[in-house]
Amino acid sequence: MSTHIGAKPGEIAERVLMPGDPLRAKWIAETYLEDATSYSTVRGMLGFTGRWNGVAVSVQGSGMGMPSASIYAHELINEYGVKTLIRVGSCGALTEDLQLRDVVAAIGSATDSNMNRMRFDGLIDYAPVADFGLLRTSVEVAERRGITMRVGPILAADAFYTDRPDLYDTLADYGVLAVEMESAALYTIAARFRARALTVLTVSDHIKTGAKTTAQEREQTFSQMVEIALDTIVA
Ligand SMILES: O=P(O)(O)O[C@H]1O[C@H](CO)[C@@H](O)[C@H]1O
Ligand SMILES: O=c1cc[nH]c(=O)[nH]1
Repeated sequence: MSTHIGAKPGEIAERVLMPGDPLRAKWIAETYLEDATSYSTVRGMLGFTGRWNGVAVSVQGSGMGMPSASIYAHELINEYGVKTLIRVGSCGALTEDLQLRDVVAAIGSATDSNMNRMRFDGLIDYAPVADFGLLRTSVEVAERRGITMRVGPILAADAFYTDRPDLYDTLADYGVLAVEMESAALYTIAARFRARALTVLTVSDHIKTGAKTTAQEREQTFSQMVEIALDTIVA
């Protein structure tokens, strides 16, 4: 057991899907994985291991925001030997040409989080980026499955409810596609500890139009993103 994950050694696969929502983790395990078993219920942050196309895959909830996701990424890599992590999350679209339920892969992650400013003593604006091999594979998988997936930069924000929506417009002017709350920390921690990471998202909200999906849809219906992530992580 690590501090926040109740798995015994060997119970977590080297390949892990990481949704923020622990109930999305349960849905993914029950819907997609063969012989899925639960390895952790600590803090209700559910984790499961099963097989996809015969390859061992785990699914671990990470909670919302970079402090929470950092804990799970750190313990998965450093205490359970996880090598590959793909976040499967929801996001708010910043650009007009994205629609609800579109799938986005994050090539890089801008952030307003202070975590990396502390890491680099405020002297470097570190650029958290996806693992190139995983990103390339995910693009190939999406094409093979006939799923349109946008690839581009996103924002990892500390706040879901922002007081500065004007900054979203500025970021969109610079090509930033969407906002979520974990990718910058995931990419940074994976780089630090020599693991590979990718973030694949489904548009659950549209920041410009106000369109949104329900909580049930966010938990149990973002299947294209999950299928891309599963095929990518076992490739
Ligand atoms: O749906 P998940 O994966 O939790 O991701 C997004 O949803 C949460 C906010 O509603 C944040 O965690 C954000 O990153
Ligand atoms: O961080 C997030 C996630 C989903 N939708 C948003 O608007 N923001």
